[in-house]
Amino acid sequence: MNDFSVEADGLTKYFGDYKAVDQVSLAVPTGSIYGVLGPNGAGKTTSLRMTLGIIDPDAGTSRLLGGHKPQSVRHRIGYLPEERGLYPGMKAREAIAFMGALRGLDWSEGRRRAATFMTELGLERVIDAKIRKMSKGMAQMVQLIGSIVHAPDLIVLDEPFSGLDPVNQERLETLVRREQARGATILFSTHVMAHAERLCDRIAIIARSARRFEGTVDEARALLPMQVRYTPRDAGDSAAVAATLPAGAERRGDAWHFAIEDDDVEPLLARITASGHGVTGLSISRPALHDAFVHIVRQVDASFDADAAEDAIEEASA
Ligand SMILES: Nc1ncnc2c1ncn2[C@@H]1O[C@H](COP(=O)(O)OP(=O)(O)OP(=O)(O)O)[C@@H](O)[C@H]1O
Repeated sequence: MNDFSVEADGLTKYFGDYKAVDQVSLAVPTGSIYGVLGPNGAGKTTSLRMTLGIIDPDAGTSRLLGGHKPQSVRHRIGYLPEERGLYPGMKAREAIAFMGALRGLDWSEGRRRAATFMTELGLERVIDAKIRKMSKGMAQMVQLIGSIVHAPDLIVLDEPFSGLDPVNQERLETLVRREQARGATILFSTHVMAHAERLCDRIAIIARSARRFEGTVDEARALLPMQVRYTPRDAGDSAAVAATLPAGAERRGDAWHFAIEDDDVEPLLARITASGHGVTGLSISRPALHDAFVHIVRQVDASFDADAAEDAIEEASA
């Protein structure tokens, strides 16, 4: 078995003069859930399409499941594209079996698996409903099941959570975990951090066409200092409390908010205890993936803005 189910190296794509993807590499460990995260327009969809061989890169290569060409392993891949769409006249069960048949799955086996999937996910009441009568979110769930009904080794989902209500989002998380437990590798794109935080073994963050971070969710969160919320029992003398806390501590109501590095947790506790101001509330937590994501994207945006400002100054003085 290959250590990596996806090995994309230096993928680059221009649309006219615009570099939509700039040397993006993705190494997705076999059996993992891997998230490609990025703001709108970052280049996620284009990167996934090049990875799958749907569009040709201007530079770079992609190997899937150890094959030299993505096309050579297409029956072992399940893909939910950004464009959603099923035949509206089909019933859910038929639509799923049809998608499976396109990837080589026997029709009656596809119908059987469709019913099993839908029942397990609590969707049994719409097994025989026509697609045209379904809500958009429900039709998306059917398309999702259709994209994995042939039990692929590699599942690639482009923004699978967008357009789903919270109940269906949870069904999808369950589905992704079950597919991983079956042995599949899952690669999905999203700009909603909560799903990535709960699901992903590793993530890549793409912003302004290039990969800006690669690692585990915890590694991303560790890019930012810990957040502290401290409520003294004796909040009366604000200046005296502030003197025991790190510079920049900010009072909101009765609580003080500030950031500290990992090594400063114990010294902080000692200082608070010694101060005599007491404690009625104290929480020390890592920022969420959302905060790390916003931090990375803002840094990238700021460096682009700085470059643009420099270019403008150069142009003005030329
Ligand atoms: N076929 C195309 N022709 C011209 N420009 C394109 C084409 N496809 C994508 N782009 C541009 O390339 C950039 C990256 O698009 P892409 O769809 O890959 O981003 P994304 O990260 O998936 O965004 P979103 O989350 O909004 O779907 C965008 O600026 C987009 O407008």
